[in-house]
Amino acid sequence: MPHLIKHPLALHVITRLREKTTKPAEFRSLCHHLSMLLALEATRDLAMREVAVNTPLEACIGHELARPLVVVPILRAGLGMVEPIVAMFPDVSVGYIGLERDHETAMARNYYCKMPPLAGTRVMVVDPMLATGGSAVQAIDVVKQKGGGEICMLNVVAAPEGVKAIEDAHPDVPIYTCALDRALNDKKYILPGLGDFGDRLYGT
Ligand SMILES: O=P(O)(O)OC[C@H]1O[C@H](OP(=O)(O)OP(=O)(O)O)[C@H](O)[C@@H]1O
Ligand SMILES: O=c1cc[nH]c(=O)[nH]1
Ligand SMILES: [Mg+2]
Repeated sequence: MPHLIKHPLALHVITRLREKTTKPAEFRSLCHHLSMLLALEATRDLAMREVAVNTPLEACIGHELARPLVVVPILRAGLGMVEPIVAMFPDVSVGYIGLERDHETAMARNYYCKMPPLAGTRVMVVDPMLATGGSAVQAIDVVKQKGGGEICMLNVVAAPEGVKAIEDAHPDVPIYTCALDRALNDKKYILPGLGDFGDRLYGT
């Protein structure tokens, strides 16, 4: 089962995001807030190590992140989730994977890939929409082929079909989402969903 973000702010923000009259400027800001909530939840269990720190008053033991973090947006809509994560984790590396669904078949075509070194890292694959799961499964395949081991998936909205596709293909990958929606329509759009995320984010 996916980790569902139940924070009241997430419910409030996603309601504005669904509203069809919400314009790209507000849409981007709402996406920013939800991405922060998702990233906070998905990094709760990050490995830490102890470090010595000197306060103005005395020495004590502090903690720092023990392993490098990587965020991999699935282009293009996933780009909207990168900036808030970079703001929270300034040392994060960014890998890019370009996937675009065919409008007739809903099958995702891979058109771009550039990854930083992935061995020994925690990888957050981010894409606001998890519909059939075809894009997410393909992206996680690529991350694993390139050496990523500890992977999690962050979505703003997930459909049951997409959740099942990831759980079947990559049972080791936890899914974090702000909403578990009802179903897909015959064009493989999420219901109730929020329409085409990339188009609403970028005004296309
Ligand atoms: O789970 P799936 O059925 O694969 O659908 C989800 C994918 O569809 C959307 O991208 P799209 O292909 O529309 O590309 P875009 O982000 O460039 O608009 C979305 O951002 C996901 O990547
Ligand atoms: O509902 C959907 C499904 C795929 N991609 C989107 O942007 N929205
Ligand atoms: Mg799109």
